[in-house]
Formats: sequence, structure tokens, C-alpha cells
Amino acid sequence: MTPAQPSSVLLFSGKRKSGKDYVTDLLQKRLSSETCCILRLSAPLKRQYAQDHHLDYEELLGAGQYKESYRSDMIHWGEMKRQEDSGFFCRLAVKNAVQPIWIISDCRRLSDVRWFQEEFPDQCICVRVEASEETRSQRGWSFTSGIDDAESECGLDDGVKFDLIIRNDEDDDVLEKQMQGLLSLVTNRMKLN
Ligand SMILES: Nc1ncnc2c1ncn2[C@@H]1O[C@H](COP(=O)(O)OP(=O)(O)OP(=O)(O)O)[C@@H](O)[C@H]1O
Ligand SMILES: C[C@@](O)(CCOP(=O)(O)O)CC(=O)O
Repeated sequence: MTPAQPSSVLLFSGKRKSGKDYVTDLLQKRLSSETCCILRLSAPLKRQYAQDHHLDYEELLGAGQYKESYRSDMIHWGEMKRQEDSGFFCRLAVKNAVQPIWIISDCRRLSDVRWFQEEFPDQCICVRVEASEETRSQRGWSFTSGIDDAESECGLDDGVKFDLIIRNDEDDDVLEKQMQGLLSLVTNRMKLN
């Protein structure tokens, strides 16, 4: 049983280098860390993987090439754990959460989304971060077979009704306007609770 009961659970997803971490960091800064926490499903996975393979956990959490060089193996290890227990990483990610607003910054599979929708049926908001392939390439992405055509990247291309799509190319004004809309949504919900 999950101890806390959030007012909102924001389920973020998006392709590699679309800006999930960038947008969710921005959102948390606007809401404050007392009100809002970022919960990465990949954090418990990376922590265990780093321990098992004597790697730098902080580097695996970063945005650089170090993480990319282990991505494929981490994906396969994570999928093996999910096959045993689809909610394994979800439960680990939320177990210490106490703030009213939760941002799950890296949903990648329908099983991730379904777990949260079953645990918190009235609080989930599905948000998709999108950026053009040109923008993503400028941020260091390049198509990698076995990753960009696999469940880790494509698992939420279908089967989810997104409540909000955030376009995150390089126009700060466009992003700001979208952030204001999302902030209003979650702060209004918090007032109602
Ligand atoms: N709107 C933006 N303006 C400037 N830089 C951005 C913007 N969005 C993302 N970035 C930068 O692009 C890079 C990739 O962004 P980010 O790490 O948030 O992507 P991601 O979707 O979390 O990727 P991954 O799935 O690989 O973790 C980062 O260096 C980030 O700082
Ligand atoms: C292994 C994996 O968790 C790596 C995610 O790293 P990031 O979200 O790109 O920082 C992706 C997955 O679980 O399929």
C-alpha cells in the first residue's frame, strides 16, 4: 500500500531528448520542492544497475553519453524485472513521496501508466513532451536501432489519451505559455483537495 495520497500525479512521457527532464525540472521550480516532487521510474533501476555493475549512478542519471552507453543493457534488465512484477519500479519510485504533487518524469510503458491509473484513478494527468527530430538531434539524439524502435521509446505511442501535449522545441515563449496552462491545472486541483 502506498503511504501518501497525492492531489495530482503527472505522468510525463516523451522520446529521447524531447526534454522530459528539462520541462519537469522547470515545472518543479515553479511549484517548489515542498509542494512537488520529481519521481523517476529509472532512478531505482539505475541505482541497482550501478551497484551491480560498479558504475557511477549520478552519471547514469545525467544527460550525457555515459548513460547512453549502458541504455540497451539497462532496458533489458529493467524489462526482465517488469516481467516478474510490472509495478516493481513504480512502487520503489513513490515509496518516500510526501508532497501533494508528484511528477513521474519518465513513463515509458503502458504498464507504468496503468499502475498509476489503478493506484490513483482520480489524480493522474498524462503529459506528452514532444520535440522535432531536428531539435532532438541538436540535443545529441541520433536514431539507434533496438532502442528508438523498441518498447522503451515506443511503448506509449499508442494506448494512452494524453491530457496535455507540450511542444518543447526551442521557442521559450511557446513553452512558457504551455507551462502556465499546466500550472493552473495542478494548482487548482490542489486547492480542491
Ligand atoms: N527548451 C529547452 N531549451 C534549452 N535546452 C533544452 C530544452 N529542452 C531540453 N533541453 C536540453 O536538451 C537536453 C535533453 O533534454 P532532457 O534531458 O530533458 O531530455 P529527456 O527527454 O529527458 O531525454 P532522455 O530520455 O534521454 O533522458 C538537455 O541537455 C537539456 O538541458
Ligand atoms: C533503462 C531506462 O530506464 C533508461 C532511462 O534513462 P533516461 O530516462 O533517458 O534518463 C529506460 C527504460 O526503462 O526503458
